[in-house]
Amino acid sequence: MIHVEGLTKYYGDICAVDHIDLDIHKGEIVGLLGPNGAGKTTTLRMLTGYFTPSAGRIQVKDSDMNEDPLSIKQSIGYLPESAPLYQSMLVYDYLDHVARIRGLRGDERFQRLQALTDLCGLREIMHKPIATLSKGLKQRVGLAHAMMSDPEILVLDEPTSGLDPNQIVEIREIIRRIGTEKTVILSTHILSEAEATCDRIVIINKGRIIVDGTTRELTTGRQRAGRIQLALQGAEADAARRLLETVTGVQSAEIEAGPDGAILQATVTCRPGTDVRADLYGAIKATDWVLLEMIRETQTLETLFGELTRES
Ligand SMILES: Nc1ncnc2c1ncn2[C@@H]1O[C@H](COP(=O)(O)OP(=O)(O)OP(=O)(O)O)[C@@H](O)[C@H]1O
Repeated sequence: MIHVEGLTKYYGDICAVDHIDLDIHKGEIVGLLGPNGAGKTTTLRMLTGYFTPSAGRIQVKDSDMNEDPLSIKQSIGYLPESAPLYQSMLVYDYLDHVARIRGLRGDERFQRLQALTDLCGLREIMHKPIATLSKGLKQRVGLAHAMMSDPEILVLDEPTSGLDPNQIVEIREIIRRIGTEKTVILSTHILSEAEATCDRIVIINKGRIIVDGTTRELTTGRQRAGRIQLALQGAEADAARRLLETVTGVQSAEIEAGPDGAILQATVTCRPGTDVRADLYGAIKATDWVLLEMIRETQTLETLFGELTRES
């Protein structure tokens, strides 16, 4: 449904989004998860056609953003992080105004407002001024606005930011309800939020995708970047580092001499989704070193995300 290739955005010298490739399928609820400044908002703004990428390509169904931005924009509803609403208007008047701008007339407009009232739980507040609503209720009005044209894709930037726990649960329920019929992409910097709402989680850090998997896969821990601890006898530190770093899938190797000097402790960091144990063993077997230990550390989504968040 959405195909993104090499998507890149520079603000001056700052690379906010760095060659992102992403395919989003019809009916998925995808969470773009990342610490502050990871590039989530910039990515969403490019997907919705509000920002022009510095490089890369966005295709939605059969349309290309460069060639047919209007038809893509029409198929996407977008709720930015601070949705601007006319505070002095009644909810009904505001949504009616949005419906008119979107070209809905007569019965069609009435039907659409009814449907959105039900979908977003607005019945009790339709005749209240927007300024008097809680943040959670305002967010529901914003959702109704984003859904006015009945778009196939809904993009939400930090939809639960600043809401209290009850309001968060209510918004999540509405998003899941919308997600039964639509494709939803939302950003969040809260891991539990992505786990609770999304079918798939894409973790973005420093403008790059570092993890992409279904919520089930990621929470049950199959797809992991990992670290492997090795104890080697008879190896020299530099030679060990060089050899280990030549193994496909190894990102880096750190070597520490053991207490008696004869045993080296090596910590090998692997690329996400790889299992390098067999290749490590093969490489070591070809030397005259003795492999005393090989222990795989697993890295949960929580520890991975915690590390990223601490780093930033
Ligand atoms: N208009 C801008 N001009 C210059 N730099 C910007 C601009 N907008 C964002 N950036 C920078 O680009 C990077 C990505 O920002 P972005 O807002 O996309 O991240 P984010 O993941 O949405 O963060 P947050 O959760 O804090 O909103 C950050 O380093 C940010 O400082």
